This record gives sequence, structure tokens and C-alpha cells, in this order.
Amino acid sequence: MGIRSHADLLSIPATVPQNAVVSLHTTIAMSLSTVSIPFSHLQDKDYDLSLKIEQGFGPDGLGILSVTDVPGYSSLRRNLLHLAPKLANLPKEVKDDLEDPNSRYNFGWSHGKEKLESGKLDLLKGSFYANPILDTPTTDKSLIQRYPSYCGSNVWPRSTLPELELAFKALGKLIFDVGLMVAYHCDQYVSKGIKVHKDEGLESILKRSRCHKGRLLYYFPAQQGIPGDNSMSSWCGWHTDNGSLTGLTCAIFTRDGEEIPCPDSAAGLYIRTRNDQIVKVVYGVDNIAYQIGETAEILSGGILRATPHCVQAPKGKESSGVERSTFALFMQPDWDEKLSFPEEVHIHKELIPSNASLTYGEYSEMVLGKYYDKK
Ligand SMILES: O=C(O)CCC(=O)C(=O)O
Ligand SMILES: [Fe+2]
Repeated sequence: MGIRSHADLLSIPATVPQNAVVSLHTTIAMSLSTVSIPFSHLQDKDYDLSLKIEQGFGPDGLGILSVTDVPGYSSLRRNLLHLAPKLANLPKEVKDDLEDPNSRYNFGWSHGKEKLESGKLDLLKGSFYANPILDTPTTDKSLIQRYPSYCGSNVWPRSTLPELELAFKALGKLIFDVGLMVAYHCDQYVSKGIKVHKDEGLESILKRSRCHKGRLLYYFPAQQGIPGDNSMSSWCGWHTDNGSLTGLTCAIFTRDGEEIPCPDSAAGLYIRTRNDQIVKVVYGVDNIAYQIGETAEILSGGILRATPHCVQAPKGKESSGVERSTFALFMQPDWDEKLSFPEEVHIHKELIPSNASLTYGEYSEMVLGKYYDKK
């Protein structure tokens, strides 16, 4: 998929916090709140946010920060996230019709198609992918064949869940617009370290891209945790996102579609920081979180660093039947955008020659081949 890669992070050399309790499989990690930026500051191009960006995305940051008080966000989030269990519970034939094997399931419904860290197919979650900005990014047949995961068209359940399209596009566009503001302030921060040429900053690159992808995620009910998997990454394996900037909602937990507080405070998103701490990340329900993807690392010459993350399923008796719904927006460069790799490549070293010059389309097709069975 266009999107993420289970990087080779299986043996994470975590610096275990002093007070951590270590069991055979699980490390109880510290829980930390993200740095947060009020929308009114973010919106102001003259507001100096370099300290906040540094605290969030700099060498000692978590690699994730969040934006508060975005007008209209709260109801758009709830509207979309509550559709995830509905979509996942549609009859199998309906979901089959929403599949797009040609794009390696990067448009429409995807369940059990992607490989987990273990090499097994991922049955724990279902996803619905669409480009919230453009329904048909191109009509050029050769491009569609070459980059099917970006150049294909959206597939909407127009007769079976008609409200999905509007809700998905509305939330996706809002997270995109706010993400561009985050990108602008990232450029300001990066330009203190390296020269950022006009039109080559993250904001310009993301603004002109036709490659953005939203992912509505639905994690199927945990049965007293995931049987046989006590690990931190029991719901979603460790990986870095392929794109530049990922916008994330705070997840909703439900049982039979009814919202409930999560019964296990250890469940949720974990991040490995740049100084190798593993941290459980928390932010307000109405905040939009943004984390760094691989191509922001490449474009910034390593000043920004891709954020490794995973998701832990809730454990224990009360967790039986608990579902999790969330949304991610992968803001990615256009398929035609040139990426110049620094001499020292940290990302997918085994696939990418140093000093390579690839387009984002070429790069992501290379990386994706790893996580899907060949058709
Ligand atoms: O479920 C989440 O909170 C994160 C999902 C994720 O990391 C991804 O889809 O790349
Ligand atoms: Fe991710």
C-alpha cells in the first residue's frame, strides 16, 4: 500500500525507562502527551513556532505533535469514525465489491491482504482507502498501470453506505489543510539547518501532489487481547509511514458499535523516539496529531526523522469485544516528484542505493513490493 512499511524494527533497542516493569513480552512504557499547537498560532505565518516544531519533531522530540481547536474538526471526526464499524459489518459480498486488487487494495476495502511483521496476512484490521482530494487523479492509462496505488480512482459504497463519501472527504480535506500549515512551519524550521529552495519545501511539494491517501481503520474486536500476542505491537506492527506527513485522529473505542472508554490504558499508539525511548503517546480527543514519514526525512536531509510507531490492542477480560476505529491521512509527494537521497540512507537501506534519485512513485513501488504477496 501506498503508505507504510513495516521497517525492520523488530528488535528495537529500547532504552527502558528507570521505573519500567519488564515482563517476558511486554515493556510498560511511559505515557507522554504530545506538544500541542493552537490552530490560531498555526494559521499565522508570522507566528514563530520553531520552538514547538523543534520540541515535537526535533532530535529530542517524540516525532509527533498535535493541533488543538481546529474549527469544525470535532464533529467531522465523530461522523467519520462511527462509520468504520458500519462499513466493516456490511455483508461480505458488499465489501468484496469495494475491493480493488489492481491497486494492491490501495483503494476501497482491504482486509487480510497485507503482511504483518510475522509474515502472516493481517486479519486484525480492515481498512478503507481513498484519496480525499481527487476522485480520479489521472486518466492516463499508462500511469494507472505504472502506479496503480496512486493513480487509480476512488471506489465509494454509494448505494450501501452513501454517507461515507462525504464524511471521508470532509475530514480528509480538513486534516490536509491543517497539515499544509504544519508543513509550512516545518519548512521554516528545516530552513534554519539547510537551504530550502523555493517550491521545494514540504508545503509546496504536498500542495501540488495528487497522491494523498486517507485510511479509515477498523480494528476488529479484541478477544481478551490478541491470542498468543502479548507484544506492544499486537494490533499494528512497528513501521514508518512512506509519505511525508501523516495526520491522525484520536481513535474511538466501541463495543457493538456503542462508544466506550478504552478498558486498558496501555492500549493505543506507541512511538520510538529518536533517542530510542518507547513511549505511549496521548493527545486530546479533539486534537489532530501529525507525525513524520520517510519522505519528509529524505526531503529534509534528515533534519526531520520518520517516526516509528505501532498500536497495542487492549488486554484483559474487559477488553473482550472492544473495537477501535481511527483515521490516518498520508500526505505524500506526487508520483512524479524527485527524491534525492542523502549519501547516508537510513531508510530501506537494502532497497535504496545511496545517492539515488528516484521519483516518489518509483520509491514507493519498490518499498511496497515488500509487504504484499505478488499478484
Ligand atoms: O491505528 C493507528 O492509530 C495508526 C495506524 C497506522 O499507523 C497506519 O495506518 O499507518
Ligand atoms: Fe502508520
